[in-house]
Amino acid sequence: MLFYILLFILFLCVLHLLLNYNGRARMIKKIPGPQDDFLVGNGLQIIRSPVEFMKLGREYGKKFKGIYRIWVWPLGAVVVYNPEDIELIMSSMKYGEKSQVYSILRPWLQDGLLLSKGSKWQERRKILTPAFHFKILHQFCDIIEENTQRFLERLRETAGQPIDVVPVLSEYMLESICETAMGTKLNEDTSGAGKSYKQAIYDLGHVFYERFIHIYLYSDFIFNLTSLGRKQNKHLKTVKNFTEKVIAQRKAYVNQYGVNVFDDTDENDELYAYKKKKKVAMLDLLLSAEKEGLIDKAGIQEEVDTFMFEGHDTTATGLTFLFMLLANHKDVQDKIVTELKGIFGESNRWVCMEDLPKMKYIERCIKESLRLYPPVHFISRNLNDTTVLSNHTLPPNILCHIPIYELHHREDLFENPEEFDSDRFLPENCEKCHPYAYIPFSNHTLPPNTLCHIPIYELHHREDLFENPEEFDPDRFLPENCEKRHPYAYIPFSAGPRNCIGQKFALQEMKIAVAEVMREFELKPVTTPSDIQFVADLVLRNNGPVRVTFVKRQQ
Ligand code: HEM
Repeated sequence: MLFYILLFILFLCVLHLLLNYNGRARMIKKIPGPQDDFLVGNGLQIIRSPVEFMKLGREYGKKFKGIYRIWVWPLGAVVVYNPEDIELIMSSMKYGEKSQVYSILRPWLQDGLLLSKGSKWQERRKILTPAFHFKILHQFCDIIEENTQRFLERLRETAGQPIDVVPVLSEYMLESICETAMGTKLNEDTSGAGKSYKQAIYDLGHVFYERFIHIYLYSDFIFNLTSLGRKQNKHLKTVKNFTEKVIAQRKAYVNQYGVNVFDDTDENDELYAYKKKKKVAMLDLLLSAEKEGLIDKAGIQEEVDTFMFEGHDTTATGLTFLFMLLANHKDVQDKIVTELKGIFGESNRWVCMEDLPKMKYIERCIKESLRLYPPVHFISRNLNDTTVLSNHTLPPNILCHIPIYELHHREDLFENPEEFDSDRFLPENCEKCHPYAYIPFSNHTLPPNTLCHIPIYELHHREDLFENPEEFDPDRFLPENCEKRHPYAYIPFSAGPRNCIGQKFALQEMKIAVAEVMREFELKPVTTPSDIQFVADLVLRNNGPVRVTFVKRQQ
């Protein structure tokens, strides 16, 4: 018996060595990271509730300096929040491919713009880019305003009482994306399909999270056998039914009234598709591409699913945290009101496109809020080649040696540098130390197919990049303050060729929302930043309501 026990222990030890000390693991483990457990590496450490998972991310983000690794056989992941490394990864299409964790979204978003790669992504991005051209956004202004007026109506009904802004903003933004991008008026829909759609997306978020942390569920075969797989299918049905209906409605409209996107064609004009009198929705572009044979029915569905999700949950989250911050900063509200008085005087006309560039302070508030609470708080790429990540940006073709030994022995950085003194690394002593004075792990070489996670939240909260990072200070985004910042230190919309296609549209919606709300209401705090407890999801969410009181201003 003892023999078999010993044999089994030996077997486990050999397995441990094979799983956790193979060439690939050894390469990745040169990067600092959490302590590994026997056999499972860091696998058990990440299995925790969605709230605890977010706390762990914060803990690691503070503990490690700009880069750490997670090892769970066979997946090696590196978590990167050094602007220089992010620039290397994001600035070209070399690392444009999304990582394996996005495959969890594939049953829903299929090969839409967010997930696709290579020539398919390029073709689709080309078809869809004109949908966000300035002239189209100009046309969208009135639609966004009409929706904003309906949103204000809802606020008037509850004025003076604390309300949870999460569901109302979600509804407002869903109506907005449906009408602008899809040409469908959701508020006229009485079937409740919009409500079921939002609930299904929320429920899907939970399913995706469970799958994300349980690596054995990455296999479709195993996942489909579980109750979680069945739940996913149920929610997906609701979501797909809704988007199918949106497509069918717009198709019927186009067939009846005709939206000729190829009227008055000028082949050299990238906007030729829009030279016509009727407003054109993004969906019309897809429908006309279908006629040209550039996309099929399934292709349209995957893009509509992608844009419906990306186009409403992100902006709704952005506005949720922004209104919470404004409610807690009366001084900032006063400055916004002064800016709005300068633009509108005593007039209560609607916001128009020409007003938006004048809203400079509001823009700084939005940017600062997206720094503190980036709606897309985490993105991930596949490093498809051996990659060296370093903490330093270098001009091309210059050899740059970093003598770490010399650095660690500098008298001005380490008192009596030749002395062995482990107390140097007491937290209180480390605090005074420059974050790059001690870099024993710089220049990490990573094997191909390493997952590369970019925790945007952690990046935006780095003390060395943003002074007093937890403070809400819109003036960080004054041009003179931005100049000093690394271009990849602030990336709420990602960066490089695979950045957010809808960012201008998102800013337009958010500016109109803030301007109209602040002209009519004063915001009083209920939920404060210290009440916020994040919960792991596709977008940044609080674990509970986010309450604000909207009080009518005296005219
Ligand atoms: C505050 C609002 C928004 C934020 C913070 C945001 C953020 C982002 C980020 C970080 C990415 C990169 C995702 C990744 O690499 O995995 C992204 C991609 C994308 N976003 Fe947004 N987004 C916002 C609003 C919108 C809107 C309004 C739309 C559509 C109308 C949109 C459509 C997309 C699409 C289609 C992609 C994929 C682009 C590609 O890979 O080519 N987003 N967004």
